[in-house]
Amino acid sequence: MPTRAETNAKAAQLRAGFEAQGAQAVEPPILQPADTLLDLYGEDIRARAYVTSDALRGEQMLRPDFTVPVVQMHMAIGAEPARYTYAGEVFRRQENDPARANEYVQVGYEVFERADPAASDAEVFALIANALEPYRVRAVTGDIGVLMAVVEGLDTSDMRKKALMRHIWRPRRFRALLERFSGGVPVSPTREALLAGDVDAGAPLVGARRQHEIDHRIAALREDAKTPPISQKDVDLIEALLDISASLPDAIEQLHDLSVDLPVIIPAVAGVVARKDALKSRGVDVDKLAFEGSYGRTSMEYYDGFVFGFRSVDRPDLPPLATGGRYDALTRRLGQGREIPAVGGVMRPGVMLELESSQ
Ligand SMILES: N[C@@H](Cc1c[nH]c[nH+]1)C(=O)O
Repeated sequence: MPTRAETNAKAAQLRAGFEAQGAQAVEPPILQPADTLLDLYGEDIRARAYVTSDALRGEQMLRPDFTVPVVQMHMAIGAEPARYTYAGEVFRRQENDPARANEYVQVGYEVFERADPAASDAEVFALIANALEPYRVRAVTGDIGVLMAVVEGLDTSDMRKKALMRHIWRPRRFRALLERFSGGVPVSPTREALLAGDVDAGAPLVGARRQHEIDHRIAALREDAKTPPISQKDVDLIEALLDISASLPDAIEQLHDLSVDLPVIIPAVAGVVARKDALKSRGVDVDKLAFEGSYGRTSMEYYDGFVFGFRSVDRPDLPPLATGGRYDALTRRLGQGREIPAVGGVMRPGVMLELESSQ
């Protein structure tokens, strides 16, 4: 294991590399306001953040990442376009594996730029790929935007779309919901009775929900029961999209095939094509670059476009050396009326050093 001093030295060197590319170094505070920011990360990080309270400032958390505070800072004061870099610790509770670090150093690069999103995606990816040149890595890419476009374009109720959208980040739950909404799962006798109005009005209230919340939920379930099922054809198309795992050019071909039946994905697929061209002009070997339809669905919930990660080929047991993605909607949520396309990524100098010592 590298020492803290070694990791910090490596981090400083990587950050200097990003500064040399024109990024401005920023140092967001370690303590961040939890009550306003924590929701932006989604369920997984929310459960893993170290939260504490402060009599003057309210709920505070040890920063679980830099992207959210950097976006917040940029939306408040930043000139456009902007590039930022940072190095420092992030903190996340580990629930299952005590061997995994609950604090580690990240070095990141974030681009806020309207002009050409595909070029910005490629810039972030290529800079990180260059910094990882000394290691044997395998990169995987994906695009959450394609999946979101499918869900948004589904021929079903808003309630179902919202539920699916919320569960994009929980692949198993997503599949189960899809199956239910397409009528693939028989309605249980208790649910049947509930929908038929067969509710014991005298039953005592147990649990945290109040009567009006229960009534509201039952009304929503009844409304939902009247919604026609999502067609099996749409379900199959979504599954085909999620199952894509190929080189980027082959994946694009499959996406084009799918867009014949799923025209809602045409703009998002055009974005994947533009990104491939931009990556190519940055010198990335796109023919060997992997693309997975489901990639990025277990990470930060603010991603809504390009997603990527780099892992060691020889040490798949180690955490990824780098991860990142596009988060346009996050700038809107923190922008108080303003928004700007944005993309970034982080590297983990600690993991890089660990690899160096085992190479
Ligand atoms: N903040 C992300 C990485 C990232 C930076 N920019 C975009 N994504 C993380 O900690 O996983």
